[in-house]
Amino acid sequence: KTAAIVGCPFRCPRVGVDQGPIHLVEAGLVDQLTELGWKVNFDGHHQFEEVNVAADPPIGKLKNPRLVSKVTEAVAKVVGGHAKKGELPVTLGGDHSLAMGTISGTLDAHPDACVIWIDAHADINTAETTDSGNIHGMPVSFLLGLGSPVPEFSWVKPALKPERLVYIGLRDIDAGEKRILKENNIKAFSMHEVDKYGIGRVVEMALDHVNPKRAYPIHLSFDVDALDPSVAPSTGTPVRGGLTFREGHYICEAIWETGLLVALDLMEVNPSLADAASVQQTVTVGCSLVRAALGKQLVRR
Ligand SMILES: CN[C@](CCCC[B-](O)(O)O)(CCN1CCCCC1)C(=O)O
Ligand SMILES: [Mn+2]
Ligand SMILES: [Mn+2]
Ligand SMILES: [Mn+2]
Repeated sequence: KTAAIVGCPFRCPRVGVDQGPIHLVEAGLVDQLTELGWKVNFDGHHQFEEVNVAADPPIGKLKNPRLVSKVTEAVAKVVGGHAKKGELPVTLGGDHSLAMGTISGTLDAHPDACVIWIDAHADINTAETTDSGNIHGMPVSFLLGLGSPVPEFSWVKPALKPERLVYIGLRDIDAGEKRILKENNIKAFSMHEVDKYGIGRVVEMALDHVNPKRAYPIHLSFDVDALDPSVAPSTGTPVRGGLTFREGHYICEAIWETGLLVALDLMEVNPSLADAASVQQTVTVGCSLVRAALGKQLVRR
């Protein structure tokens, strides 16, 4: 089995190179996965500086729309390419807007895939509902084809169905997003449910919802801000009251245990925001989550 590491050092807002993916690889992720028995392809980090867009003024409230569109479209092609070769793309971010690309790529190769989105946020704002204009708060709406079309993102096919999406870890949702979740009957397990039922039951209910017969491939999109800031401090939009280290790992282990994982995103590791120790902690936790999703903890499957 081959894992393809797709490094995407891309940050938004304050667009620039986000060193998170570079730190994750430098922390030894390639060797760590090799030790797990994976053949690892890593063709270097995708340089986004060369994705130059002359001028990129906001479109409505959307910030850096042309750059984000070009970068995410490139990521869709890369992830889809790896998936079609039967490899497991492990995308390291970098901004969660990148999931527009990774999930488009996955759905191109696995049209029946379901998406398990681990995040403090729903990332489902449309161009109309966003208050920040930061596209990392919007990827899911594009993937579902919600809201009025934005021409710059016409490449994004609405290939994701609401019943194939489930959230775990939500605790900071905008008013517009609450409406969208309700109107589209999207299943979401917030931190309230995690407390109420425990992570084991929540993962089981989440899988029963999107993958009742365990027949669909799974794309796991893990935003490290789903974890409590005490566990993963170096991230762009931290929110208190998050998942513990073990709850985060349990999710990854349980999804690996299904044998259905076809793609993983490890997003929003942003080392420019904290002191060295906090950065190191966040990077270490990120690498550990990737190992857990790729089979480390389990004695056998
Ligand atoms: C909740 N929505 C936010 C955050 C999106 C986080 C993206 B992620 O990838 O890290 O999950 C916040 C919107 N505003 C809420 C009110 C205060 C200012 C931010 C947005 O910018 O849309
Ligand atoms: Mn971000
Ligand atoms: Mn996110
Ligand atoms: Mn988030």
